[in-house]
Amino acid sequence: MLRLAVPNKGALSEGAQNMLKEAGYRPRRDSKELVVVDQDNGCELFFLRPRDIAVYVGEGTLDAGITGRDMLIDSGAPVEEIMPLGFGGSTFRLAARAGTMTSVKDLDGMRVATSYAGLLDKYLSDQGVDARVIKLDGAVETAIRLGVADAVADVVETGTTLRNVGLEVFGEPIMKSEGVLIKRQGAADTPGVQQLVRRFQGVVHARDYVMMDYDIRAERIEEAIALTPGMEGPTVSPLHREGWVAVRAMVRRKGHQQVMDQLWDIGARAILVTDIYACRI
Ligand SMILES: Nc1ncnc2c1ncn2[C@@H]1O[C@H](COP(=O)(O)OP(=O)(O)OP(=O)(O)O)[C@@H](O)[C@H]1O
Ligand SMILES: O=P(O)(O)OC[C@H]1O[C@H](OP(=O)(O)OP(=O)(O)O)[C@H](O)[C@@H]1O
Ligand SMILES: [Mg+2]
Repeated sequence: MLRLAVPNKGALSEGAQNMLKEAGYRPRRDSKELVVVDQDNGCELFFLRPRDIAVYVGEGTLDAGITGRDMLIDSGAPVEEIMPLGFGGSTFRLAARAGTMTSVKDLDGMRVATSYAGLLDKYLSDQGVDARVIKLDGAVETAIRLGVADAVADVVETGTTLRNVGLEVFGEPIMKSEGVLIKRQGAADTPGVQQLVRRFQGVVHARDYVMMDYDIRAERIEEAIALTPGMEGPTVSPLHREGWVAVRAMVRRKGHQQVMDQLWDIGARAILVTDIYACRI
């Protein structure tokens, strides 16, 4: 039976649950349910604090888990990323009072507050900067105002939280993060994990792609295929109209309107775009 760790609350929780639901696993009934046994899919879902997930998976008590890439690195646990999941995107950045700092080197001898001390320590030592890391549990932005720190290192999504307290990011982003599927370092994928990965890849593809159908004159087919090459090559079928063919191909959702414009310009007609409900490529 597959044993999977899922964030029980916070920024990754909804995205993880939507992904599992779309992949056909049993959703939890309410936010207090801590373990879901899904007999039909041969798996047990353990709802845990996102920060603890890498620790559990690293100990080998669970086969896989969903967490943030930043949390994975911060934990220092012996885990590795299996695949990115395409939700919960954020950057991890340094910030200080507007106009006071411009580069990570400005942190030498300063105090930096964060709830990602493992991640920040590693970054500062890679950069050869000697700063004092103040470990806090959350709401780290306030630490500057209260005189506990000179700068902060925190998750930035929209930047609203920083703006609201008069802080500004500086230096290069420390890392880009998103929700990821993880397993213990070097562990072989069990059949349950392999099935989960195939299902998750199906969900990612179904979200990233649309299905495009259109009709075109047979002599323009090579130009059309160049615009919609599909995954393995588009399906081209005869049309009950002399000199015309019907084409069906998966197309990236992002930019699909431009592809439709280009197809129209080379004479394609009856261009239809539909969502993909589920797929296994
Ligand atoms: N707007 C956001 N705010 C915070 N984390 C975000 C955001 N968007 C994505 N994330 C990601 O979510 C994860 C943090 O999750 P969460 O906020 O639940 O953790 P936490 O801050 O330690 O917990 P809590 O806020 O419940 O104390 C990180 O991987 C982070 O990159
Ligand atoms: O760039 P933004 O869109 O404003 O989002 C980033 C903010 O959200 C998170 O805080 P969270 O709500 O998780 O509270 P916490 O700091 O107590 O964890 C994070 O720590 C930042 O403060
Ligand atoms: Mg948080």
